[in-house]
Amino acid sequence: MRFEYRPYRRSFRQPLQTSHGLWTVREGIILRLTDDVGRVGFGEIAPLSWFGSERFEDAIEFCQQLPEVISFDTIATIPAHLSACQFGFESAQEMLTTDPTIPSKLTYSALLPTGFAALDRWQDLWSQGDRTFKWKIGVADIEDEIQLFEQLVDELPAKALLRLDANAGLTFSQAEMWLQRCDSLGKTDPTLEFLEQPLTVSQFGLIQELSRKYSTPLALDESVATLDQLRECYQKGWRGIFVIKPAIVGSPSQLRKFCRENAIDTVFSSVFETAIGQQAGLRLAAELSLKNRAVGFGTSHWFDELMEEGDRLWQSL
Ligand SMILES: O=C(O)CCC(=O)c1ccccc1C(=O)O
Ligand SMILES: [Mg+2]
Repeated sequence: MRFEYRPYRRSFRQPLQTSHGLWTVREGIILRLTDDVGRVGFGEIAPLSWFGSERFEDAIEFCQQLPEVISFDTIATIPAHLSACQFGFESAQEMLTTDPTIPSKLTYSALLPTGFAALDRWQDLWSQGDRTFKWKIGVADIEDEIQLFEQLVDELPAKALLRLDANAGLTFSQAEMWLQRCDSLGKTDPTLEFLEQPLTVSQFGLIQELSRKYSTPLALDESVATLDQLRECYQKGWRGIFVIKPAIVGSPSQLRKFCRENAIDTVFSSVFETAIGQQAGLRLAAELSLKNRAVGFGTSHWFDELMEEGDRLWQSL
């Protein structure tokens, strides 16, 4: 197959604030494979090094050292530490050989702005059809955040679902404060779906302790950024929710195998890749989401835009 690649760099209209800091620019690489009969497959490498994948520079270096003609074997032997490269190449290869449309059974989770702005935003999203919302915590003062949270839960209609994402930004005692609040809500209000990654990756044992002590479901995200980490957390006994970011987790075929063998409870989520990476990620989500939890890939009204040809994006780079 002929192999070509083009790097891209896009500024967010609205930088993303997480407990890891402010994220302003998304850099990645679009891949194009062309086989002997002229079939074309696009793929995307969208690394997120602060989350546990290789760096953008590592991915560029890997692409640079490849020849202009590569084989399926080249792709099958990309090492695990280049997990975003594994995803990009393997999804391009899949697009060469399979139907790239996304099954439309998915529901989408909408990301609320951090802080007070969430209270101003959810109504618009609700009226556009979104029913699952995600709100980042661990960003501001905890007392203020918990107060806003209670207001938000109060305001949201009974049919809404809310996810909290701490991005590993809480201390153990802060996590306990949050979970006490969440648990006491839970008895009267089914709105809270889960709390995501309360503590850091190295605090796995403490997260497990929290999951035993509180009834609010917990989800691992940073802890399971790559397939190796996913396997390790499963082996250590995690049976809560696993957030899967397909663009950085690694090889799609290995991911399929793991999810099917172990029937894990997954939430698929984007790393703000372009339409090309999203298409491949959403196909995996549709295949592998056992409980049909909403996917964290922006809102459903981006869908049509997503289905445009990869060609257009390629031409624009
Ligand atoms: O998961 C979602 O619903 C939206 C995506 C999201 O929150 C996210 C996007 C990029 C990097 C990290 C994260 C995260 O879940 O922590
Ligand atoms: Mg997260």
